[in-house]
Amino acid sequence: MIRFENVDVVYPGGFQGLKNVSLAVEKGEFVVIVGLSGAGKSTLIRTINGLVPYTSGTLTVGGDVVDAGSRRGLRRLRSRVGMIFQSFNLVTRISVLSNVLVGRSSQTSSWRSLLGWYKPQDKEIAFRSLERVGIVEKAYVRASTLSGGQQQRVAIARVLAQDPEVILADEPVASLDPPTAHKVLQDLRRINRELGITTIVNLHHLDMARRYADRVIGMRGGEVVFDGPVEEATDVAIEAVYQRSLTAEDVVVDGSPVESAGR
Ligand SMILES: Nc1ncnc2c1ncn2[C@@H]1O[C@H](COP(=O)(O)OP(=O)(O)OP(=O)(O)O)[C@@H](O)[C@H]1O
Repeated sequence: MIRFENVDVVYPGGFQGLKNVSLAVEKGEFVVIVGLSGAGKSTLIRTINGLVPYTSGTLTVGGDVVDAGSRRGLRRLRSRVGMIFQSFNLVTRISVLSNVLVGRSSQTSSWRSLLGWYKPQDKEIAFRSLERVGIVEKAYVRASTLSGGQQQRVAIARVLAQDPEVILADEPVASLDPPTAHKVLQDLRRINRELGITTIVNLHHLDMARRYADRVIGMRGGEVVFDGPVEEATDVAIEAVYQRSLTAEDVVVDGSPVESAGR
């Protein structure tokens, strides 16, 4: 589904954000990227939907070469690749439903999107997406009135409404308290399993990474320095990624019991 071949990212100031990254993510995988701050996790995720242009190598999504210079190519790519951010990125002064309908805009003519005239089937898809994340009863509520966890669920519903092949989530739970963070990750994991959507998530906390990932990618200094099944992401392996001993802060988020991820 996603293939990096010797991909480099050099930022305009000359800083090298990715160094010779080669990896493949297969359809339906749930991959978590870990690494210290500045390791290149966001850069890696953002090259996949063309938010950060890569400067050499080849990157393909579903067989198509990612070309951040092609507006048409980017539009097509972004209709297939949904993105979830730490800060939710909702339009908070409009309703939850209107936010989710934004996910339909790539399939809707621009005048309809502009006027908010969505087809009944688009509304149906939006409601179904809200049902999947368990907040359909909030459809007509202003997004600003929701809690952080609920807002992130709306952001997930918006991505689902676009019917993506890939979901990228850049620190999706960093602004949430630990129990809410687990609920949002459980949603992402369940959706991955139910719909087979390839999912790549950046996470800070190791226990969350280990609880939800099928596969862990470890980054340091713009390079992939660990790539393996979650069972191999032991403390020793992650200490090698971080190049220091693990601290309680790296591992433990909270002591409260959480529902099993069902793996
Ligand atoms: N637009 C930019 N221009 C120049 N350098 C950048 C730019 N964006 C990121 N960088 C640099 O690239 C490196 C990797 O950043 P990135 O955001 O990918 O790291 P990260 O692992 O996601 O970190 P964090 O967990 O703190 O978000 C950092 O040193 C950062 O300062």
